[in-house]
Amino acid sequence: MDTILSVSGVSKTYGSGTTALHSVDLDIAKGEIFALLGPNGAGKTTLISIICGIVTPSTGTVTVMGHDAINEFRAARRLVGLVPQELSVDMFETVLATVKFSRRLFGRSGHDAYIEEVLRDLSLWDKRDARIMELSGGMKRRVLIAKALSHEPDILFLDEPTAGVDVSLRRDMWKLIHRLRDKGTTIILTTHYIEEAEEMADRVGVIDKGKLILVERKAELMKRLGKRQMLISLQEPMGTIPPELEEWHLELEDEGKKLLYIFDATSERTGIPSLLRKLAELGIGFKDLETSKSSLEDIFVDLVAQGKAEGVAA
Ligand SMILES: Nc1ncnc2c1ncn2[C@@H]1O[C@H](COP(=O)(O)OP(=O)(O)OP(=O)(O)O)[C@@H](O)[C@H]1O
Repeated sequence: MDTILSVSGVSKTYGSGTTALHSVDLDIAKGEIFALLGPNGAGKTTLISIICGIVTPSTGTVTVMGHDAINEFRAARRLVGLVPQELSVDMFETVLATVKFSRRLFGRSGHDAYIEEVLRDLSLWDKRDARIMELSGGMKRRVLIAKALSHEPDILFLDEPTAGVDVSLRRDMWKLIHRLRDKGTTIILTTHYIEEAEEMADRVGVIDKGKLILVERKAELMKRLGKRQMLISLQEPMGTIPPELEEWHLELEDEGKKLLYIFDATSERTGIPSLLRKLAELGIGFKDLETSKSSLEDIFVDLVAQGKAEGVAA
């Protein structure tokens, strides 16, 4: 892996006593889209803020293309663009002036052709002379991205890029992020939306209560943990599950009209043929069988529940 960013043993305890991160290790590969997934308060923003040098870690190190994020703050920070959750711009300023100002903050000036390219990519070029206050919510978000890209960073962080955004705008944002990656930018995004990670990411990290409980390629994650479910629609509703069916750990759904069987599609024995034989033996008729794949959401819920059971909680 061609590592562009390395986080090693990073912990953070705020002055209030809250420990937001517990010894996080993470390497990001050049050119990947990495989604950091976690519930509210899991520590996502804290981790991003540490990487961007906004928050100082209590322990551990962060290096961006070999530059230490604390000791070589300027060199490291220059390589990173941050799109924050909240709008942080002067509402009376124009789009073009806002983006140019951000570029100058990083000691870069000129290169108007680059700024024009960024604004065109974000469909903001026609709005370059509009004041921020005149823009729609979606456009304002794109201005935040333009600002973050203004100094030509190698890595772009997006903190909840689509929070509170409607479905079509969310899809536009996904397309845009893919285009940025195709141009060579490494993308790290935080999200609550499993759908977003599922749609976009090459790799997914799951963070819960300050611990990175899993980092894995999305495809492998879904294969490894992907369970399938089979829903059996019964001819006659069932009050309770007969003890003869105990070994399949079935659940009754839809007021006893359906039986739910969760199985591992990757295992040699799914248990389906024997279950169907047993149903026939017991004279339990069914009208329909439906199988479906579990989503990343099911996996995530399982993982967080598992973490709790194993005492991952701080
Ligand atoms: N400046 C701060 N001072 C004290 N505690 C903080 C500070 N910032 C965050 N925290 C605490 O650290 C924990 C992690 O917060 P963080 O904002 O990193 O989580 P998050 O995963 O980004 O959450 P969300 O998805 O809600 O944005 C929380 O318990 C939060 O209350």
